[in-house]
Amino acid sequence: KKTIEIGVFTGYSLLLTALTIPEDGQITAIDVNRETYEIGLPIIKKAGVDHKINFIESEALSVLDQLLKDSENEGSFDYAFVDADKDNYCNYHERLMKLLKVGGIAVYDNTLWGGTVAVPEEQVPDHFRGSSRQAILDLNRSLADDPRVQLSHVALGDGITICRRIF
Ligand SMILES: C[S@@+](CC[C@H](N)C(=O)[O-])C[C@H]1O[C@@H](n2cnc3c(N)ncnc32)[C@H](O)[C@@H]1O
Repeated sequence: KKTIEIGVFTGYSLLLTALTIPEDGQITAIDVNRETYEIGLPIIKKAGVDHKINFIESEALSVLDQLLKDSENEGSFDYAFVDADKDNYCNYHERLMKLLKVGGIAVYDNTLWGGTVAVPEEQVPDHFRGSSRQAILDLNRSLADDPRVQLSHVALGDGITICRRIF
């Protein structure tokens, strides 16, 4: 019912969440670029779910830190979908572990990184190398070691990791 979307672009996943949550559900949707959100907004309005969305044009990390300044937000979110700058995924996860309620779900997109997370370093094509791949490798390792979550890795699209906060 109370959700966060980090990385909106034109709102494809945002629309899916908005259609799925209850009529009085709320999504805090964050992206550094409002223009792309506005491209998809007519479709979101046509679907009759725009009233569920609070779009914030900003770097996501500062919004999460701002939310955490209000203790009422701690442990209050049911769901988060993360699909933005990979370099910050571990930072987002630390904030989300405080914002999500126990039993809440965080979903991280692109955790297979084109399959290259399971390929020896020397066989990774040049265009998959770089800080984003390293950030996904770091995230996958730290999630596997994180006692606060139960994990399911789904080999769908570019890989999604579903984490349930268990304490
Ligand atoms: C892959 S797209 C998101 C796609 C979207 N989830 C969908 O279903 O179409 C990534 C988005 O993350 C946004 N982004 C990148 N870095 C960000 C940051 N630091 N804070 C917030 N948004 C960011 C980009 O502007 C871009 O729109």
